[in-house]
Amino acid sequence: MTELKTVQFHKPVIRGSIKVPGDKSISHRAIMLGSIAEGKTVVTDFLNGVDCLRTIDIFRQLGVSIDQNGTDVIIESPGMKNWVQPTKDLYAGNSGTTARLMLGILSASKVNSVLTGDESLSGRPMKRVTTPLEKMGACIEGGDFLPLTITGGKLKSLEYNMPVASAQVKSAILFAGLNADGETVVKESAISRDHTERMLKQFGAQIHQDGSTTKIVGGQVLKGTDVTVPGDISSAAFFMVATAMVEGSCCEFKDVGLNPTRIGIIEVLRTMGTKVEIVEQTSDLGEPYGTIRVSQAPLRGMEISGEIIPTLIDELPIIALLATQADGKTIIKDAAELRVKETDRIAAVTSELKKLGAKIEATADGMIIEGPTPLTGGILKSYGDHRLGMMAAIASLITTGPIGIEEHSCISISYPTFFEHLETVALETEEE
Ligand SMILES: O=C(O)C1=C[C@@H](OP(=O)(O)O)[C@@H](O)[C@H](O)C1
Ligand SMILES: C=C(OP(=O)(O)O)C(=O)O
Repeated sequence: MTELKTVQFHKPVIRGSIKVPGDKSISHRAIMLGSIAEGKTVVTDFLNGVDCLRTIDIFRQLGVSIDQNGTDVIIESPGMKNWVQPTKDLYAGNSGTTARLMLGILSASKVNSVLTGDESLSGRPMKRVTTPLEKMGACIEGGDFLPLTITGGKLKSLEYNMPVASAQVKSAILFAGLNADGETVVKESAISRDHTERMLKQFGAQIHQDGSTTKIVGGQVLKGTDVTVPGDISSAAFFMVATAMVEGSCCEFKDVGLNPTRIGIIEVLRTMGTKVEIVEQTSDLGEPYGTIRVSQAPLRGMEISGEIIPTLIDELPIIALLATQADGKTIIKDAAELRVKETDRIAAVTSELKKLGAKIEATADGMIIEGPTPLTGGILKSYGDHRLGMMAAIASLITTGPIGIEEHSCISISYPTFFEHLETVALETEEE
């Protein structure tokens, strides 16, 4: 039987303050770089979510000592040249970031390995990563999809113009370039998240960023360091949108990552009419972070396209829900990447929101949404996709009836405390 969670609120208002869990992208990279580096790395505010735990498991199999206690992680690594041969397949689960970044790391290592994933990940394209890696001399067998067999070895540098704006592809090449002969150069068509570049610097690497071009010289040995992970703006986005949609709401999000390559959601909320204030901003972690305060105000539709897309790619499902409550048309374009995420997010968001009465149509590379539309209750599929599961739960704050969420447990992939936080900030103003 499919697991089902039912969520219902009676005239809620979103109020208070939350500290969302650590950033998923940065947590993965902290484990990866702490394991590549020699010595001790202490990670604070790590995301204790299923995807990041897969990354930890993989490095343990490579002989890295990783002591994880909730959001505290201590890594003691002999450095990547001393990793041991894994005795079983390396399992990336549902995590595209784990799989794609590991392909770059493993290709340039001394170990031979087989990388596997769950059903969803095994259907996601890997050629975007294996093609440039093979140009560097990587030996990867198996085609476009997991499982892939990687024979680690010496790589040569590469100059690469990326055909898709993807931080996973860029990071895989930079990790491979860190251990290749000569200088590797990656050029992006639109700037994607730069957490790998920032954290490489934190671990002492020389890396040069100039607009959309990044250069790294191979053969650098990294030293362990301490990393504090800021809150994940992609997780905060669910409650930021909830606040923007529910009348009379005002909510604060503490210590959230404010990296310019991730904050497209703030620009979208502001353009649609929501008041968003950044209360503090500090940058002593290698990553800027601060407190965001969101206050509800009337919403209007807008076009979301072009260079902003990589800065809010994972927020588009929840932005689609927001658009159902905005006055006029919202057009989302240039987001065909959504079709190759944990599920086809264009098809999934469209079909699930339609069940609630939304006026939403799928296009080849996005969605067109007409609002404002009152939404009814219903049973929504998550498709095992955490972002779809959370979109369904947030919808329940504005629907006239209850929302049933199928396979809700996938939410623990990126936001294990999601339902606790929902209860904390969603205050009912009416008895059942
Ligand atoms: O590098 C990363 O940590 C990520 C990059 C993005 O994927 P793409 O690189 O495929 O755009 C994003 O969707 C994913 O959630 C995390
Ligand atoms: C696409 C996502 O992650 P990944 O690619 O790591 O599976 C996501 O978190 O929305």
